[in-house]
Amino acid sequence: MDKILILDFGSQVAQLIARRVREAHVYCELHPFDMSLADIKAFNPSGIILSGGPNSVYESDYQADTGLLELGVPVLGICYGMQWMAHVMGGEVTPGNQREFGYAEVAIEPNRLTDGLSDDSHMLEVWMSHGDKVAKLPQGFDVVGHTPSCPIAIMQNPTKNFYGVQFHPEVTHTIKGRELLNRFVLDICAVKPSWTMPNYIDEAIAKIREQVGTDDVILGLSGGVDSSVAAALIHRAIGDQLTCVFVDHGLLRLNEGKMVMDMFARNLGVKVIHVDASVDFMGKLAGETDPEKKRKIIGAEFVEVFQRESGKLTNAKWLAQGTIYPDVIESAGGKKNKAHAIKSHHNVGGLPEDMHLQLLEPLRDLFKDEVRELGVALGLPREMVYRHPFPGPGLGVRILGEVKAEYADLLRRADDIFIQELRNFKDEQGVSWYDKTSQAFAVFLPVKSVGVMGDGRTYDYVVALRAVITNDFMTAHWAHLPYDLLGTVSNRIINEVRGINRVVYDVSGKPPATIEWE
Ligand SMILES: Nc1ncnc2c1ncn2[C@@H]1O[C@H](COP(=O)(O)OP(=O)(O)OP(=O)(O)O)[C@@H](O)[C@H]1O
Ligand SMILES: O=c1[nH]c(=O)c2[nH+]cn([C@@H]3O[C@H](COP(=O)(O)O)[C@@H](O)[C@H]3O)c2[nH]1
Ligand SMILES: NC(=O)CC[C@H](N)C(=O)O
Ligand SMILES: [Mg+2]
Repeated sequence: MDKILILDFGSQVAQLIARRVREAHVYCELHPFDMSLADIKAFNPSGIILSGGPNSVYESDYQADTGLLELGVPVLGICYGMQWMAHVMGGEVTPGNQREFGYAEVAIEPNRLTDGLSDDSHMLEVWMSHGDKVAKLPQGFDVVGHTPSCPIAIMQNPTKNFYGVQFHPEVTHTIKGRELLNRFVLDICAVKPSWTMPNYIDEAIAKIREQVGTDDVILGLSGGVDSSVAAALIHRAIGDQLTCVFVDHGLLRLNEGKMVMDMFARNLGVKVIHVDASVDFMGKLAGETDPEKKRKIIGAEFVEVFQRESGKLTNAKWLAQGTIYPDVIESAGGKKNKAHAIKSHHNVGGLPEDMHLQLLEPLRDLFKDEVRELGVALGLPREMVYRHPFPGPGLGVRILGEVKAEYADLLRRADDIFIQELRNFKDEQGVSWYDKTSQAFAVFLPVKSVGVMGDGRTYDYVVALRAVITNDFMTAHWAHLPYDLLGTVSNRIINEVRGINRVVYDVSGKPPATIEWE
């Protein structure tokens, strides 16, 4: 299979480059800039894209192996990537006298990378984010794009098929950015767009069979998108060697347990064991108020249950999980500027070292939308594949502070009302607000406020509603829900859930907030 290698110099948006390439139906992987030449050769890319990055090429140790320029494959450098090419190939990069951040218009001359992308104005509307610039071209290059403040905005060496752009084609603010990346990948690298999920199924199945052999596999099934698709895929590969374990930690949504069990019985025909571990989880969580500690307790308890259940099978050697590519990228090793640990997702990094099961993660290379596409290709029903994600720690991270059964009961009912009304309310096109939002839920705030109901004073808890719109869950906008929807939800919660007398709506984006409250 033809594939593209993306080397990440620490860009905030490197993942977007990978998204764009995948959207062109071309397989690609994102690796740290210091990937060894041997590994690059083993990867055997049809083209290489060098990302942007926060450093300056002339003073940083963020240097890739220059051997990648001798492989005879096309290279596209973006921002820092372009500057790095210029720097190591004999050109010159200097600090600009001012940072250029935001919208810019690049005047272009004929060249293979951008021909046909502009109208008669010969302008491209792009997004810039840099301080340094290429001041002198390396030998063999010419300038084919410039702005008033950036004389070398696009450089090319058509003989070697090397291109550099100072702007960021991967962000949507660069109007023809997608087309430019497609041009590089499909045209200049001449890769066939054959990366589609139906094509991928057979390959994935063969790989699972080879890995697992005749062993048994236990899979943590949450009823969420990722683990459901993983279950369907693994089941197709190894049939009855797969046993799914659905853990009820006492922090599931209303009727979730029954719904998940029914859904799987109806749609998949896989073995699912329903483990009620709520007493264990709730017991361990008692008295704990710190969000990170709560997450760690829940993560450890999950593994505890998986290990216990695997002991009941004769030949279980594997723990399968629905880990997907963003999980892997976010916890990537090799990056020198280790990203801050914002929160410990329970399934990545939260696993104990002494686990005797090996990990089987067939979705590790896929983005969420690809996972969904794969689910559809495997015949899973829409309502399963397009569910909102639900975090493994469940209501445990939506009850702020100490988790109590009493709080969980109130929250479950409030959350259920919110979700019901999101499904009821439709826009002019008939699309429900559940489908218009990417994730929505209620949060329990353990603070009391005064209210008045039926002429009586109340002194009860607060529930916050959260609804976000996002593609990748890395950044998100709060959803502009209609007031009448919010009004209906608020009325119903306060009337129907005794113990809650106030409902508020969360209008924070991510960043600066995160999607979950803990
Ligand atoms: N209640 C649960 N019982 C068993 N395994 C679980 C449970 N909750 C989470 N897991 C495991 O943890 C993994 C990560 O959870 P995560 O929420 O990221 O994915 P998901 O639930 O499969 O999909 P989604 O992102 O759509 O919710 C799951 O793929 C699953 O293997
Ligand atoms: O399986 C999970 N285990 C976790 O520990 C976890 N924490 C957050 N999430 C989900 O991740 C997405 C981003 O959430 P945050 O903005 O809150 O980090 C959102 O979709 C969250 O619901 C989790 N999923
Ligand atoms: N976004 C980037 O790649 C920036 C590259 C380099 N740090 C500059 O400021 O010019
Ligand atoms: Mg989930």
